Parts: sequence; C-alpha cells; structure tokens
Amino acid sequence: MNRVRVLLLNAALGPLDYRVPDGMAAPPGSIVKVPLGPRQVTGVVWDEGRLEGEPVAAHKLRPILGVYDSPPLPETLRRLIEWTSEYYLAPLASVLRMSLASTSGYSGEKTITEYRASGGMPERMTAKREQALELIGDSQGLIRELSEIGEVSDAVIRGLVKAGALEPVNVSLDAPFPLPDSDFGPPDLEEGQKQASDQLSKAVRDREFAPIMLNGVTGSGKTEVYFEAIAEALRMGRQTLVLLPEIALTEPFLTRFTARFGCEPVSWHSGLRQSERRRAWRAISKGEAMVTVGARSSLFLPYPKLGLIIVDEAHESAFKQEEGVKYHARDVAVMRGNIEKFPIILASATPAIETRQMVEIGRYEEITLPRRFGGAELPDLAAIDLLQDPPPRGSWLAPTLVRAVQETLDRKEQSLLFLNRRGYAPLTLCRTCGHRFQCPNCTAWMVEHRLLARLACHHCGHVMPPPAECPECGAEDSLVACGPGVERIADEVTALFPNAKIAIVTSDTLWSPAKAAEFVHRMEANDIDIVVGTQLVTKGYHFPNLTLVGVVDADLGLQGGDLRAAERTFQQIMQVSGRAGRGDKPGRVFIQTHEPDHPVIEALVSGDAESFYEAETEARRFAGAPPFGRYAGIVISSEDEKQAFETARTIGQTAPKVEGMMVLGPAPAPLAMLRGRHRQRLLVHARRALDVQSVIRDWLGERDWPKGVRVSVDVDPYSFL
Ligand SMILES: Nc1ncnc2c1ncn2[C@@H]1O[C@H](COP(=O)(O)OP(=O)(O)OP(=O)(O)O)[C@@H](O)[C@H]1O
Ligand SMILES: [Zn+2]
Repeated sequence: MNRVRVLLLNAALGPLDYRVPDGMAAPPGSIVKVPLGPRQVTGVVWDEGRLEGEPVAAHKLRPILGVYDSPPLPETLRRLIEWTSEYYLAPLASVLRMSLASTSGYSGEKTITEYRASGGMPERMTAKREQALELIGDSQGLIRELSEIGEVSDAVIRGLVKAGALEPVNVSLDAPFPLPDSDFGPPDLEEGQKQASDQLSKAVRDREFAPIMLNGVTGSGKTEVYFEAIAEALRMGRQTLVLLPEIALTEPFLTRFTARFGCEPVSWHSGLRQSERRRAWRAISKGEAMVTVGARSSLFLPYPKLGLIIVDEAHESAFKQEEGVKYHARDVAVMRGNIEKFPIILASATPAIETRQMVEIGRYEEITLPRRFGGAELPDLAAIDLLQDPPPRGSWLAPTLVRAVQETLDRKEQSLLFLNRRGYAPLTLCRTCGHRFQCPNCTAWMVEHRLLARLACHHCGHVMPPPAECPECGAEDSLVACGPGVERIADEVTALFPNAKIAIVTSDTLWSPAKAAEFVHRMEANDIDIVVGTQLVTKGYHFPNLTLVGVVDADLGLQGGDLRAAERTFQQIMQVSGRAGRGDKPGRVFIQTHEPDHPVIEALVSGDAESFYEAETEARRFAGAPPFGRYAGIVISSEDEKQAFETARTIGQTAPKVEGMMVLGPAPAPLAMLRGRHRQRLLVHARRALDVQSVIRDWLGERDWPKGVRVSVDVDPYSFL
C-alpha cells in the first residue's frame, strides 16, 4: 500500500501519515490537501524516513484528498527547511509556512476581483466614506486591503462598491513577468570592477558552493559589479535572489535594475497585496521569475533553479528575524547555497566580524573594491568634541556643524543629519513632580511624536495623546521633552535655516516603497536641502549632490553594552559617511561626540578601519564571543511575574552540566516587561564547536510549561534585550 508522511502547516501537530489513493501521484514535495478530523488542511509530502512520528495503523490511514496544481517543493528546499528547523530550534511547520507563503499561490485560483476608485462620487457622502476615498486614492486591492488603506470597516468599502464609487477589476493572477535582458544596458566597468565581476561571473558558471564577501568601500560600485553576476545567471537560465535589509531600499534598487536589465525584477516583501504575492509566488515556484528582490522572507520560497543569492548590505542586523522563527537570513542564505551548490555574494562596505572571520580562516572568498567609482574621493571625517564645542543650551547642533550646514546651503548642496532616534523626544517628564511617562505594557519610555501629536511606545505600539496635565500631580502644562529625536533636530534646523527645505526620514515617514520613491525623486530634483534621518537613510542611497553628513550623537549607539555595540556604531557611521561626496564634489563628515578618544571614533576619524576591526576581533576572541564562541538566549515570559520567575528558576536549576558551556541567569531580561508579559532570560554561552542545539533540545525538549508561560529560544541572538 502506498503510505506517505505529510508535514502539516500547523506547528501544534506532528507529521501525519496518509494513504495515497490509487491513480494519484504524490511524490515527496507535493503540496496536498488532507483530512484532519472534520477539517481539511494543507501539508507537504515528505521524504520517507526523515520525519519522526508514530506510524498510523494501516486500517486507520485516511486518504490524501488532493494534490495542488503546483510544482512539488524541491528536495533541496526540503533539506533547507529541515536544517533551519534544527539549527534554530523552530517547529518544521513554522519554517514550511515561510515557503508556502501564499495560499492562493498553490491553490490554483486564476483571477481575483479587486476594486479601485471609479471616479464617481456616491450619492450619499459620509465622513467615513470621504476619508476612505481620500486615503485609497489610486490604490487597488481586495475589499479587506482597501479597508485597511482607508482605515474604515469592510462594510464602508462594500457600501462604496454598491454606490458605484469603487469599481471591480478582474486581475489575472497568471500574467507572466517580463524577462530581464542580460545585455540590455551593460556598464563600462573600471579595471578593478571588471576583475571583480569576472570572478563573480565565473563563480556563477562553476555552479559550486562559494560564499564570497564582496568588500567594497561606499560608492565603489558593488551593485554594478554584482549585476554582472546576475547577468551571467540569466544567460545560464538560473534564477537569482537579491536580499535587501529594508523595503525602503527596494525602490532605488528597482530603478537601477531596470536601467541595467530593461525591466523590473519580481519583488517580494510584506507590503505586497495578496494578488501580487500570489502572482510572484507562482512565477517563482515555476522558475519563471528569473530575478527576485526581497526582504529576508523571500529566502524560503520554492525557487526550482536558483543559481545565485546576493545579500546586499550583508552586515545589517535587520537580516536577523526576531519574531517567529528566529533565523538569520544571511546565514541561511549561505546554507541554501551549500545545499544547492551555487555562489552567495555578501556585499558590504563594512562586513560583519563574523563574515571577515570566515574569510580569515579560508572558508569564504574575498573580493575587494578599494576605491570609489569615477575617481570620487571618500569623505573627510572629523570629530566634534561636544565638551569643547558645545551647542547652545537647549540645542543639539554644535556651532561647527551649524556653520558647515550653512556653507553647504550656500553652495546649493545637500546635507544629511543623522540621529538614530525616531520621534521628537525619547523621554517626557513632569517639570513639577518628575513623573516620567512609561509604557503600561513594557519597560520602556513613551516617546513623543509631535508630528502625530501623541506619545508612543516603540516596543508594543501603545499610543496616547500627550496629556494636558500630569497624571501624577495634576500640574498643568508642565510636561517637558528630554533629549532629542529626529523631529526635534528638524525643529532646530528649521529655526536656524528658515528658508531651507527640510525632510525627516524615518520608518514613520518612509513606510512604503512609494514613499521611498517620492523621497528619492525629491532628493534628485534638489527639492530637499537638509535631510534629518534615522538609520533608514544611512545606506544604499546615492545622491551626488549630498556633500555634508553630520552625526548628531555618536555616543548613542555605544551605550547599552551590547556585544556588537562598537561594531554596529562603527558600521553605521561608516555607512552614513558613505552618503557624502559620491559625485564629483568632495564630501565632509562631522561626528558629534563626548568621547572623541573612544576607539570607534578614533578609528573612524583616522580612517584606520583595519586596526579597529583587529582590536574588536581580538576582544571577541578573548571573551569567547561570536564568531569564536556562541550564544543562545532563552526567554521565559508570562503575564504573571512570579510564574515567569519560577519557571525560569526551574529551567536554570535543571541546566545540564556540559563541558565548554555555561548558563548565565536567570535574570530579568533588559526589557523586563514587553507587551504586558514579564520576561526572564537565561543566556547560554558555549564554545564554537559545541552542538548547543542538541543540548538545549534535550534540556527543554520534552517539558511542558505551566499554562500561560512561553519559552522561546534564540540561537545566535542579535538582540540582547
Ligand atoms: N562602471 C560604472 N559605470 C557607471 N556608473 C557606475 C559604475 N560603477 C558605479 N557606478 C555608479 O556609481 C554609483 C555608486 O555605485 P554603487 O551604488 O553600486 O556603489 P556601492 O558600492 O553599492 O555603494 P554603497 O555601499 O555606498 O551603497 C552609482 O550611481 C553607480 O551607478
Ligand atoms: Zn510598550
């Protein structure tokens, strides 16, 4: 009899056995519909003997109901799913979900009805209807999607459809994507670029596992160079995936890609409409989408003939997913290349210490681009000692920096002021009684957002209007903002330069690809003189007329004592400096700091990155920190503080004694409360060669936690909160 084991999409269920009815073909990888009690659920037929589970007695086996009309998940992807689940201690089903990320993708619908404004107005106009129509503008989507955009209920949208103000549009889900043309607009590469691109193209042709660190200074043309590797993959009929750390970077990427290849690549990110997602998923799984650009989640899609992955800005911690399956897309990308035998290009101007170390020990290749394209010079960096050259009271910009902005304005060039803090002020307190506004759900201050007229928690999203009086002592008008966020810097800039055109760039203002596009266009048209922005604007962008960068508070990132604090600050300031002077005009960078002697600041100013990296690497080696040792975080949370504490203590007490491994804690996690849950944390520190996953699996695997307790493991953590 034909029996198969099926991995279901539901993490709470183990894999289950089913019977393949006569005449049905369900080879491993097939996406199938199976009965589960009275329900029908989706799963994937898995390879024999690879998944544990109790075999079901033959007479109890239920039949597979149907096989979806979609190519089976490739074998290599099934191995990757298994590896990810084992390495990150995540349920197989949760990883599988990321591969089957579009239900309609495999379930075979061909058209879908979306709606858009018809241009007509409803006879009866209400405030809600008016708001919805205004917010929807030119958008098109399902009822549910439009209700989200319009910030109204589904019923309001349906009402607008009935009234004729929104009209239905039939969208074909199988319209093919245009094919990028490898020879559409090849650049004239400079000598060094040419060598680099030849090496990359050869790696693509070789079809072997080859992790490559493409280490090129900002503005050296890394994108142009790896485009040639994509062209090679296209010629060979292989698919390429380009991973970007942020959706906001997609937009400039699409433009450049189109100039090189004649059409846009397929994009994949959380902002896609359901119909777009389904169309992309189909094209990817059939091997028709030749180049996909996406956020980390695009890594698990079922490309049948992947021949190249590029991880751009590969040092970015945004590649680490912090929710659900806590995986690092850069590392999983390398594993995918290993399993499927193709090169992975990790492109960065400031490679991660982990990646540099892999080069050092000969596991990764390195290709360098040491100079900027077209003879552009790297900018001059100087520190501003805030003790020697302080801003006036109540201001944040030192006189030297203000002068530099003025000079830049006079030359009709652009400036960028970088501060990695959203909102107006990170802390609000009462002048009379000292009361500080804290989030009721988290151990975090409420951050004032003056543009939106509210206080917000950046961890759980809790918002409140700024109260007119202090809730503690009742004093009126006595709230004061402490410290600066980008909005406050923008206020200061407006006061200093009332005629300048200023833009604030943060995830609050640049939350969609369309917003990002608008920003890029305004910059290119010189419609912005001064940008005040967070880390969002530090990387990837190329604005030739931007010649001044000011780092408002370089000390900010160095606080907190996180394992990677120094490295991250260094990378961030290098990246943001890299935005200056990319055209033919030279760039200048000023770094405001209270600690001009800090090794990070000294390395930046002297330009001696190598010594900084060496010292930092040595410190890591000495501490047994990654990449020389490993960590895993175990966070125990509950709404009940005592329960969280006690479970954590029990787990701590039963920690196995393993040579080369240490368990620290439990202690309250740095964010001791998050979204209403109390959090205790254990930190496992082990030597590199130790199989920590097995140890943790044996330790935590078989246990049941008290109701209401959640235990989550984070292997190779990036956030130490
Ligand atoms: N060979 C070339 N021909 C024409 N233009 C080029 C060439 N190489 C680079 N450029 C241009 O130089 C600019 C910088 O290149 P690119 O953005 O690829 O650099 P990068 O190394 O990715 O920089 P960053 O790390 O700062 O993002 C871009 O506008 C790019 O189009
Ligand atoms: Zn909160």
